Amino acid sequence: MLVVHDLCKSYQETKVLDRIGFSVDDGDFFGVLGPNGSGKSTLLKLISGVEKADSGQLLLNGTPVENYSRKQLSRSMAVLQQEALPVVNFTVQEVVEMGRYPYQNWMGEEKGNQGQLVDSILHKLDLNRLRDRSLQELSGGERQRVALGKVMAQQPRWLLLDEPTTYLDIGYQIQMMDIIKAWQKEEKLTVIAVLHDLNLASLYCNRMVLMQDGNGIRVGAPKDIMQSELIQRVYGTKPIIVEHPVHLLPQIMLQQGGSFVE
Ligand SMILES: Nc1ncnc2c1ncn2[C@@H]1O[C@H](COP(=O)(O)OP(=O)(O)OP(=O)(O)O)[C@@H](O)[C@H]1O
Repeated sequence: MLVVHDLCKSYQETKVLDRIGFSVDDGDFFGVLGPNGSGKSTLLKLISGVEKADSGQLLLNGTPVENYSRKQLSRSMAVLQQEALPVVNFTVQEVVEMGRYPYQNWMGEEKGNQGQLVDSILHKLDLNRLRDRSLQELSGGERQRVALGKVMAQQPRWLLLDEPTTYLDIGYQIQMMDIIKAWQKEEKLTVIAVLHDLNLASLYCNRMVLMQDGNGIRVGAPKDIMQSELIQRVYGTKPIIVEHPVHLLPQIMLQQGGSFVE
């Protein structure tokens, strides 16, 4: 379980996180939503231990995140960013193998058979035919799948996603989210995902926090967050909320001229 309690973070004079608090249960697919600049990525940086909070608490299974060593954290937590991989001259297989780094000794050796794990990941992500290709010869969508393969090889308990579908077309977006959801179920992972697409968040997250100016102004299930007045207050545009005919979850429809609707 992750407990975020009264967390504050400022850069210079600007308060970016202002006493935000919520908790994430084991096995949650937890969404972090909010407009540009509301503090989502900063929150993720604090949770992953990349940056330190000014005050407040971040407890991972009852222990403050800062008490975990880098290696401990990278064994239990993986982060997938928007543009997760630079275009470098490594092959797909080599990059996925890099996910094993937290398990290797200083000679780069590891007990057990990592080859089997890497094979199964390449197969699961349909990357087998690309395994010897350089990252430089892949499309953005393919590179994003390789990045996911690398974090899968890390075998984390916690997966932090920062806008993982931003540069993907709708087909790849759903494929990416479906693979993550299936992996989450199979391995009982806990996922915390920053998502701009509220409809995608509603389909995949069981709980979410809606952020505004560094505050978590509401925490709840999709039906608690996807409310027209609330969305208008936070994003400045009034959407129409409808029920998804298949999944029976709230979906938003944007309106032309929606920023003028009272
Ligand atoms: N290293 C930094 N130094 C100074 N200000 C920063 C730094 N990182 C973030 N900020 C500021 O903190 C605020 C929150 O940024 P953050 O990236 O967390 O927002 P976000 O909700 O993820 O935004 P977006 O949706 O646009 O990615 C912004 O105003 C940003 O300019």
